[in-house]
Amino acid sequence: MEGGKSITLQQFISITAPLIDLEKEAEISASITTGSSRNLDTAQKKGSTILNLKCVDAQTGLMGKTLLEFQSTKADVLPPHKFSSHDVVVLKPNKADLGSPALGQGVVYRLKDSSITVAFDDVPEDGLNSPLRLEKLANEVTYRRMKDALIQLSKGVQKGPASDLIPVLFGERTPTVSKKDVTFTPFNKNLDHSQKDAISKALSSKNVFLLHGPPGTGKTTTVVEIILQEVKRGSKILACAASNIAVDNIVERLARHRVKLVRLGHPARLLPQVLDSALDAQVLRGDNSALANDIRKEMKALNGKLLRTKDKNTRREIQKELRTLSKEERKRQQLAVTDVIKNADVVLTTLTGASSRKLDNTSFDLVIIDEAAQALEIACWMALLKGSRCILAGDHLQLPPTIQSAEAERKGLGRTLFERLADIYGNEVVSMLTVQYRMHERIMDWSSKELYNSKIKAHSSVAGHMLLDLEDVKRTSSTEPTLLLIDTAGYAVYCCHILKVLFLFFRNTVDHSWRMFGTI
Ligand SMILES: Nc1ncnc2c1ncn2[C@@H]1O[C@H](COP(=O)(O)OP(=O)(O)OP(=O)(O)O)[C@@H](O)[C@H]1O
Repeated sequence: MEGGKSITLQQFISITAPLIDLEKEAEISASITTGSSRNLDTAQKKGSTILNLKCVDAQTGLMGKTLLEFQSTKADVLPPHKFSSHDVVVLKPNKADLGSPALGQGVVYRLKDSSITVAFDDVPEDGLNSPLRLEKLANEVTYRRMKDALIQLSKGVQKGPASDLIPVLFGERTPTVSKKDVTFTPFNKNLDHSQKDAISKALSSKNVFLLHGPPGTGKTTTVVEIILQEVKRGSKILACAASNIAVDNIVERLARHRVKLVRLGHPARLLPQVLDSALDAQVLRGDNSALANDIRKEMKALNGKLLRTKDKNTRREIQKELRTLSKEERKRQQLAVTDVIKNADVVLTTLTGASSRKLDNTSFDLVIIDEAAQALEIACWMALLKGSRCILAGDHLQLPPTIQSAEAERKGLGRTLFERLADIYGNEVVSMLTVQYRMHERIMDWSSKELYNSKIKAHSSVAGHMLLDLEDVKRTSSTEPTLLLIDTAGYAVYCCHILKVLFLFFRNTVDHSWRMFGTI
């Protein structure tokens, strides 16, 4: 970031605020129905609106959400568009003006060539039998929350859970570690030496620790062990990552242990296998939620009575009772959420989710951020402001976060907190994992030499493993070599196209068994 590595808190705030605006503008102009796309056809060509839809299926699922499936009225496949799973969208009558009110707002749950399924909180009351359109909304909430985090950060030096952490993360106070040696009995009996060493250092750290995990070295495995050890010590932990998939990855691995955890986030954005840990699922199982349900039933009956009653005084009485019940129902619902969060030892959410109002009055002993080297620093602060200690896991030598605005990127929005802290404190707070469990050593050698001072070793289980060792793989000229280098000079556009197709395919599929692919 402009201002060098030892940036002050005040410099960070004044530099970051306008960069957030630049990034927000870039995202909006790249995808959304505003400004330049004043008519519907332009909006559809831009991919931010899908016109001429019909509702072909309605189902209840995902903890009471309504899943509506839409198909085109004009063709067997949807027109080209820029919608992806997890996008926030609004449903409108097909021909309604661009600024007209929506029938409903929801989250894209499933995308196929022929249909799009959206999860709505409430079923739109009417209009579903006429032609419809979907509009993609800009992700303005994230930017608003980033701005809020900046405001809080400027106040937070004096008070708040992170008041002692902030000076350390801006180089004004040196990090401290426990004077006693920390020993622990691992839950995972397979941990290697570098993982155990990193965990000891993480447990000893009093303010900040950076877990540097090159590809396949078990960064998430180590994060999970740290969480388990911290829970054993009695800590309340907020575990986050920039992406939903990275958060779910931790939830999946933690759920195998007896840990009281809750996953915050819209159910349409979570992997099916973690839905049981979702806040909404746990709230539905709670006593307060059952009471809120009873109150809703009572309100429904009263509303029916209100419709039938002509007498003014009786109507007034019913309306008064309805107001009291509605207040009580809201209170019960909030209590149900608070109960679940209070009882959890580990709360897991995306960085944006960490600044949700549901966590307003909750503070944590430890904030852990996975994939921290792929997250904007200001996004990390949304979580960090909630705790007095932090552990960041990532690899600043791999790709930085994606920035849409070239100007914001040039001015340093993409410089991560992980990298900044590694620069300020170096080995004082960093521990690198050095055994990798993913690839043949010849594939690993290049990156190990170029990026990691040849410190990475391949574990014996993978050092010599080849495609040919897999069941059903035949010996051919392309399966025999370990590493095949193809000169793509002059084929950049072609390669980008293949990557784009692969990316869209993997991003839109709900069969998440196919959710990872790699390129070098
Ligand atoms: N000590 C270990 N012994 C055996 N296998 C391990 C060990 N640590 C990690 N693994 C395995 O290595 C693989 C990579 O682990 P993990 O996903 O934790 O790594 P990562 O560094 O987070 O990966 P990525 O490169 O995707 O960031 C997993 O299959 C995991 O089970």
